[in-house]
Amino acid sequence: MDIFRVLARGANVRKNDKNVGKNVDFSMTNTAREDAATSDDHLTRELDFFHNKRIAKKVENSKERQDESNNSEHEEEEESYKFEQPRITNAEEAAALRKSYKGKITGEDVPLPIGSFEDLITRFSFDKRLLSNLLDNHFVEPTPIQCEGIPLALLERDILACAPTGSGKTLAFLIPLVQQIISEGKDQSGLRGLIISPTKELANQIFSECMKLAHRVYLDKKRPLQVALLSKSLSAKLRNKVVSEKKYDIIISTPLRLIDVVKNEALDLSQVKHIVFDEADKLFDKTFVEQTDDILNSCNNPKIRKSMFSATIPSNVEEIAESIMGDSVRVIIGHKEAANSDIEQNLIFCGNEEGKLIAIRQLVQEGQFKPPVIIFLESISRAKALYHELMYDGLNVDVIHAERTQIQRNKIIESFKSGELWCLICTDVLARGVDFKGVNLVINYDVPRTAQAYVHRIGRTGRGGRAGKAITLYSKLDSVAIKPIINVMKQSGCEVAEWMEKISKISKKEKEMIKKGKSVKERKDISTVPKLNKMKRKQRHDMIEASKKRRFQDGEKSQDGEEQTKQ
Ligand SMILES: Nc1ncnc2c1ncn2[C@@H]1O[C@H](COP(=O)(O)OP(=O)(O)OP(=O)(O)O)[C@@H](O)[C@H]1O
Repeated sequence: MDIFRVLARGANVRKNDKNVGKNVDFSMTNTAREDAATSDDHLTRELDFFHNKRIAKKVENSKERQDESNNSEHEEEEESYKFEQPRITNAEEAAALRKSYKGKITGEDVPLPIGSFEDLITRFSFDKRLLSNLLDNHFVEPTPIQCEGIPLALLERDILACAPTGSGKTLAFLIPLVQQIISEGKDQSGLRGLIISPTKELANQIFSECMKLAHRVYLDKKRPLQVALLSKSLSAKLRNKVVSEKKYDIIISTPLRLIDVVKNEALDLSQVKHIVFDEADKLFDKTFVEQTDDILNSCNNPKIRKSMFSATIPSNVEEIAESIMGDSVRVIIGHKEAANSDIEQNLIFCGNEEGKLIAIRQLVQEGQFKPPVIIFLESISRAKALYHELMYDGLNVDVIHAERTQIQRNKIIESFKSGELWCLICTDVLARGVDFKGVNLVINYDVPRTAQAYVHRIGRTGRGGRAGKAITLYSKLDSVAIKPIINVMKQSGCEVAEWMEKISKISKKEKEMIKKGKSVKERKDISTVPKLNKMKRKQRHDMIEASKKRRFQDGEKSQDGEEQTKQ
């Protein structure tokens, strides 16, 4: 039971780190980055998207440059950068680069990719302040999707891009967007860049990334680049005309919130020149398609450039993309149906529901439950039930689902990022896009309903070139739903035992039911504890809570008493 005690302690491995409490990057602090350089030695060039060894060196160089030019004027700072020659200058070099990262690029008149961020200076008169922001944030070399996506967007092309989870798609659309706003900035004002994301958490994260790039970027001598997250309070301010809609150059929003302000005529989208759909397949599925369509209709600038990004692009989304984009380029990095190759994928057959809880406890006891861990479940009630089970076990866990308030959700995410919280239980609300860099293990307590959901869920680990592990628990009930997962595993190059492959094929009817979100059979409740024991546990829990409340109230009363006597 030792590991239980360790996990339950909730100690923070990084308590002494001055960064704790901020948005700490588990994997990419300087020391960790150097460690990564050594531990990632086994990665081939093809898989080492983030070029860890060279990153450490380049960041050092950037630091030296910064120290030298400390307190110098902006122009002088720009001067101090000395760049290598661009590395991609012809079709042969481009073909070799694309082969190295398995990039398939289709479309008319496809431009050369960039081989380094320095390429941008020579080929696109890239803003040097923006480049220096990239380097200062340790973004030293472009990832494959950035090599392809950035030049395409800068050349005003529509893009449909599919690249693995955690491979840097966010910067692939943010870098050119910020650059384009800078280039247009002197002559234009008002909202020109719009980024749509399916969840608030992801919108928040994109906003933070964008702010890193926008730091000290000026569109002219007096006007800084203005980026906004369309929060509840900003929507209210726009509606009440407390702030002018003309103030912002780039806005990041979820579909519903945006539609709300647009319908209230508090925001005009007619000047938007660049629209990005992050997690495009989600935004064009049945949950969001109507709202996404409304947004597109409101963006009536005929010269609008559209981009769609996701780690999964099913064929119906390709059709939609074709119908709404002109002269688009399709960028696929790696295998379209596969998961990120840095993730070790495993399946554990648990027999029945009780078996799943036993499997989790076994993982803990065997030392395989290495935090930070994320556990995904299919519904709010099941996520709550597992949370209570693991909390009673004394694990350092918390839970996020749609019924938790935004403040609670943000707080939990922060404590998970800072290392205070070790195990996060959640529904699919966190399955897409959210960048927890150091997650060691993702557990699918319930089998995801589609191959796409699986790819995104397990993609919360193995990010930024780091290794990760995913375990999917399944019972007899899941023998049908597990088939698409096995296919993804095979496409990703994972070994799948022969007996697993023999699992029955899915009938059309069952496929439809899974798609519609209906379980083929009802699941049993989550618990290994007999009902009577559970009742006793609950009584004990309620008694402790009541006594805590009494003590708190008594404390308040005596404090009141003290106050009164003081007065
Ligand atoms: N060029 C780069 N060099 C180093 N790190 C990078 C680079 N580009 C992105 N990153 C980092 O890699 C991590 C993953 O990037 P990002 O969140 O954009 O992935 P993604 O492809 O959008 O994943 P998902 O499909 O899950 O949304 C982030 O922490 C990001 O800061």
